[in-house]
Amino acid sequence: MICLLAAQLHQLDQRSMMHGISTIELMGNAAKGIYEVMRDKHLMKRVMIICGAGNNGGDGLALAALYHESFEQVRVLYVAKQAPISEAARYYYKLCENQNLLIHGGADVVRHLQQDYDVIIDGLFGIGLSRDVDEPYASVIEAVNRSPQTILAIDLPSGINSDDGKVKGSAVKADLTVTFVASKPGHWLYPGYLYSKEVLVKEIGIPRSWIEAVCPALHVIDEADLKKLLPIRHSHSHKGSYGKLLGIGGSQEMTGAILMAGEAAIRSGCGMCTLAVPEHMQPSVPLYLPEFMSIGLPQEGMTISKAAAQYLQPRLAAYDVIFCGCGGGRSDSYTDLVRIVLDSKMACVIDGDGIYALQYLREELLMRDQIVVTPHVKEMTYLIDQSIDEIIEDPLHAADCFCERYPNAVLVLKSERPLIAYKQERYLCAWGNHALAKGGSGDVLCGLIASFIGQGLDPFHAAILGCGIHAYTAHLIIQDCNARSVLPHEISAYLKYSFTSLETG
Ligand SMILES: NC(=O)C1=CN([C@@H]2O[C@H](COP(=O)(O)OP(=O)(O)OC[C@H]3O[C@@H](n4cnc5c(N)ncnc54)[C@H](OP(=O)(O)O)[C@@H]3O)[C@@H](O)[C@H]2O)[C@@H](O)CC1
Ligand SMILES: Nc1ncnc2c1ncn2[C@@H]1O[C@H](COP(=O)(O)OP(=O)(O)O)[C@@H](O)[C@H]1O
Ligand SMILES: [K+]
Repeated sequence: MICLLAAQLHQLDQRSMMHGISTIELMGNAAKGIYEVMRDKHLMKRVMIICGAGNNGGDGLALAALYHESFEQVRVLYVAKQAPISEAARYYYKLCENQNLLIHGGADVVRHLQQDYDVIIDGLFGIGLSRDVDEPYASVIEAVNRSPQTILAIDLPSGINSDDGKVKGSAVKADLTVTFVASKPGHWLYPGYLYSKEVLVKEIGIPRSWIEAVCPALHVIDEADLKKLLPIRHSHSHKGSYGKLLGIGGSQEMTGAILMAGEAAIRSGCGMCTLAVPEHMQPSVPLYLPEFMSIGLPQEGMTISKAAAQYLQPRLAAYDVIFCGCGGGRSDSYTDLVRIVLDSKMACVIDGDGIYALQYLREELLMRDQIVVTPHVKEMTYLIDQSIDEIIEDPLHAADCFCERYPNAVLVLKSERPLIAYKQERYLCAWGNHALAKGGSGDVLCGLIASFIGQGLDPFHAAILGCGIHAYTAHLIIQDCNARSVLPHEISAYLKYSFTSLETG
């Protein structure tokens, strides 16, 4: 699903006008879209529509003017200091006035919200929000948020910035958002997604080819993407057809990470998986899963030694994909292992401690393609010159910085809304939930991405599919068990249901 910026939507609006599609017509279609959603959701009840002076309010006025007879009751609360700004909104305002549907919100606007309504429709501000919300709008928004009714936002919850999801002063907390043409980044980024909840996109008569010609600011991964990317399995195939993977990691303190990553790789369809671990860990590898093969890396005491890189280097060429970082530990010896992986030019996924090592290997990373790097926000600070707060504040900007600096690498910036970035393209995954907020979830993700590269996807599409399947599985698993209790390796065990759902759904 694509997301467009406010400026891109305004351009489409302009182009429509130049081709004789009037804003009155587009607004009428927007109203039809809202009406259809309300009918399908059984919301044809007593409805209060709050309208501002812009075209967002115009959509609300059009809904009242065109469809009021279908509802039990409709009232429009017009909250603005001036008459509607556009000719189209004025047109529907007049119709509402003629049909006695209008209430003018003055100082007592909040009182009207305390009347008996079943649904409140928020048409105060949409993509035209240009500054922080102040009075009287802030009080209206607070009153809406206090009310127990179902709240449906037109286009965007008022107060949410369309392009980045930030709250401009205060914002409506909607139960449902009906948006037009395409969704907006603000529906999906933090904190906008908490305010938008369910987002439904409606066509309003702008030709599809015009919309497809616009370069989207962001894609939100949907089921169709996963189905399209899922590697095909052939009957005329063998284990070598689906990728030979090598995982390099594990340490005395973190034995499990590399095992969980390997399990995710095998359970998502890779052909063979070998784990290179410190010698002392090698016996535990087949005990975890007998399907694993293993390499014991030379160690000194209980950690890998300087000799490990030399020992592994000539063996790398036997594999198709390497994943590393998972529980590898932070040492010069491990940095050497990451260095030989980068030097090998082989397809690879670098996670966790591997990313810690990358801060000493920035020049080598610059030279690399066929690589996916999967930092969480703290690890992202090892790769670009931004603080954790700056990265959280504007993850899209952080992703832009990464892609400028490392032009051929794929980034997976992990958070509750992971962002996948490669060159100009940005994808976001919105299915995940707090079942994944547990040490080990990132290792599962790393194994998934490596597995999909092994099965023939390029690193960028493997990252999209890996993040998508990871979060989609977390979404399915909490329908069967409580999110608190889900273990990361259980995500791997549950993959079979996700794949079946995608293959048969
Ligand atoms: N192609 C499409 O997608 C179509 C989209 N459509 C709909 O149009 C909507 C966009 O309409 P829009 O451009 O008129 O902007 P909108 O959001 O109504 O707000 C602008 C008004 O708010 C004001 N204002 C801003 N910030 C403020 C603040 N903090 N506090 C107070 N006031 C503030 C601003 O005032 P100004 O900044 O000019 O002083 C102006 O008066 C879009 O979301 C969708 O619902 C369809 O109808 C047709 C096709
Ligand atoms: N609240 C959440 N909602 C959705 N996804 C989450 C949430 N918390 C964590 N995740 C996902 O779980 C994974 C955590 O990875 P990471 O932080 O590297 O942990 P670890 O390395 O300990 O496994 C990431 O893929 C992240 O996107
Ligand atoms: K709105």
